[in-house]
Amino acid sequence: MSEPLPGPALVIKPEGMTGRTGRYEKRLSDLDGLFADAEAFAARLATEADRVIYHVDEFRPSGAAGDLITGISTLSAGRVGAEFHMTRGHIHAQHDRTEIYHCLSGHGLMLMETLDGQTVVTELRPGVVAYVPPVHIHRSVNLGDEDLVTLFCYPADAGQDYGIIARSGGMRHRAVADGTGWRLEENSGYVPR
Ligand SMILES: O=P(O)(O)OC[C@H]1O[C@H](O)[C@H](O)[C@@H](O)[C@@H]1O
Ligand SMILES: [Fe+2]
Repeated sequence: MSEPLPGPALVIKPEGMTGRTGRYEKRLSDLDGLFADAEAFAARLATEADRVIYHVDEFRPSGAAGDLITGISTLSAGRVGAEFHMTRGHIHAQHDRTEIYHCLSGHGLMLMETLDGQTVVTELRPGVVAYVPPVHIHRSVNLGDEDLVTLFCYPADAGQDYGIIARSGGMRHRAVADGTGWRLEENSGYVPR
């Protein structure tokens, strides 16, 4: 009789994950140009350039078509001027590749956009699963005052294209504070594609 082989032991909790194959971090200094308020960004940069704004841990068994990348993204709370902390955002290099995000803790938004500029949002609270359909630009936004932690899963051959947002001067909408809440604001620098 053959012995069973041990499968990968991934444990993913709001505090972090075990069994990761990789990690990356984005510091405040990596996010230059993302936020509307350049003065507020410069003021924070002066004292917090090296602060990690978000980090991503992942389990990537391979990059093969049909394989899956699973991981956890942790986005800190805070604002640059009125605008909430967010990830750079991307579209998958293979445009038709999809993704799910399961909110483990915190409060935020999955801010999505179609190529013709239609904004789609899913508000994230613990337990919510956001679905990113094919050909949707997507970024996470932290609307709360604690870390926004999401478990994500997407095809291993998807890839990330960041140029799509850069060429349009950002996404069409920005998530900004509104009293104690939030609202979406038109991005004045947006260039329709
Ligand atoms: O790629 P960014 O916009 O920097 O966002 C960071 C990360 O967010 C998600 O968790 C995705 O699944 C990752 O693949 C992505 O790289
Ligand atoms: Fe993605």
